[in-house]
Amino acid sequence: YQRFLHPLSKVPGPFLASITPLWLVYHSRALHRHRLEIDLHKTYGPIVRLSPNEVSLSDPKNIKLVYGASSPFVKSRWYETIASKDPEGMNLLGESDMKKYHAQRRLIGPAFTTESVKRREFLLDKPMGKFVAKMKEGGGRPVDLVKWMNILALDLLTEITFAESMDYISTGDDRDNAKDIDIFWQKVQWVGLVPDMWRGYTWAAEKLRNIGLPLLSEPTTHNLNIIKFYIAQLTSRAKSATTTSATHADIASDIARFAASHPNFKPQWAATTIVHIIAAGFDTLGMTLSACFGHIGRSPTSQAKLHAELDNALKEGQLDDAPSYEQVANLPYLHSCLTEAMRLTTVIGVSLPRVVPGSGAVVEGHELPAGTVIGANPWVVHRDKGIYGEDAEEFRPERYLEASKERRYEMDAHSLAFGGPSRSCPGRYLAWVTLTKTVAAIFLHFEIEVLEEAEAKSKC
Ligand code: HEM
Repeated sequence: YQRFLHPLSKVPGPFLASITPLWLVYHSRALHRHRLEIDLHKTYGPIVRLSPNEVSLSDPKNIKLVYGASSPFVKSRWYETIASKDPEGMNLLGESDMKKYHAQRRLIGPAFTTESVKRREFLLDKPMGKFVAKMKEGGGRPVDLVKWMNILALDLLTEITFAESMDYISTGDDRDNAKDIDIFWQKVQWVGLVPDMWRGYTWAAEKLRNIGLPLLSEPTTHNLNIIKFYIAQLTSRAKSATTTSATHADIASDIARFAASHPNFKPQWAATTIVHIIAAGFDTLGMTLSACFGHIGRSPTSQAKLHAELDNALKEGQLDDAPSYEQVANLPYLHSCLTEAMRLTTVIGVSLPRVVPGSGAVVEGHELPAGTVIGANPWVVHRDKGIYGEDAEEFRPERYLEASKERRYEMDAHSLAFGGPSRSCPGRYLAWVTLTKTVAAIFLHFEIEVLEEAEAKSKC
């Protein structure tokens, strides 16, 4: 039935994909969906059947339909594993009820606006300064960039949240946070493809736990070492009313103020919002920083142009040693480098799955019934030659500077680097300010040479 009679039977794709979701589970576990989906679209065209009930799209023109600001395509059951089990709970990433989602997002949104990030931006300078000093201590010896970018991301995010951090930079040891969050996201990536099997699994896990046999593990961020620090901070804040100008500016204080002033802000939402910052922000920021340094480090021409732009601004007295966001906000080459790195190495390496709504949809000439899971993989869309040019596979920041206004608009409008408009990343501005300041500060002090490349793994 799945192969010959199913409504998706005419959608092209590999044979195994049409008969079992386990085919996609296998590839998701192998963490290479970003490469797999690029190859599938090269072989089968703009629409590919990824699983009996799931299709992937490659043409950027479909972005608006599936991810547009008022698109009725909601998140699929793939997100169920990370959705809150408490009906009164909050988990923006996993929430599929859009009414609940908008209400919750409105409540925490003010903590992440442009103005509020600018107000607390100074908190990033301490970890940044420590990081530069630590790298200088190394005297130019090779470092593991991926490891250090995760450490830097953790200290930066924790500092801006609590005006304090675990100071992993000093020890150079992240206490397994990066390893543990990788395990968490890897599991989420495949478990969400088989939601009914997952329900059976969690049922069995609970029964086994109840008789003292915790044999099955569930994806959770609770084991992260950094979460213990977060919980300790939240607990001590709840007990003490003392604030300093730094703690007054941090994210935790803002959230506490919203909680106190909005009667519909449930007490448990404060902790969840804060935990979101690490769960959704830490490895995304770490990986994006690694991608920026990796791409620029491998391109001597780009690195020379970036150094020239920064040196020039320094000579003109427009930059401090630890630049503020305002000082680097208008450096065009720096911005193009970041945008280009995020285009080619997007943190999300899987199709962002949504559900075809009530009336069904006709896409790429195929009638897709309501309930079909549909999505586009940023790694595929971001390599579209019609939008990004014939050299779309190459790292070439100049493409944004050379583009006409209309072409530049097209490039930006089709970017999924921070998700689609209907569910875009609420931490986007915080992430962008942090990335811009960090990349500028590091290139002001160092030249980077890539000695050995780490292979990208598909993440979700
Ligand atoms: C460079 C860093 C970051 C990148 C590249 C990034 C990227 C993304 C992307 C692509 C999505 C959409 C996921 C989807 O549709 O399933 C997303 C959603 C989200 N991000 Fe970020 N993110 C970053 C940093 C952060 C930070 C610092 C926070 C913390 C506040 C954060 C919080 C979230 C949340 C809560 C969502 C869910 C929103 C929703 O489902 O509507 N992210 N992010």
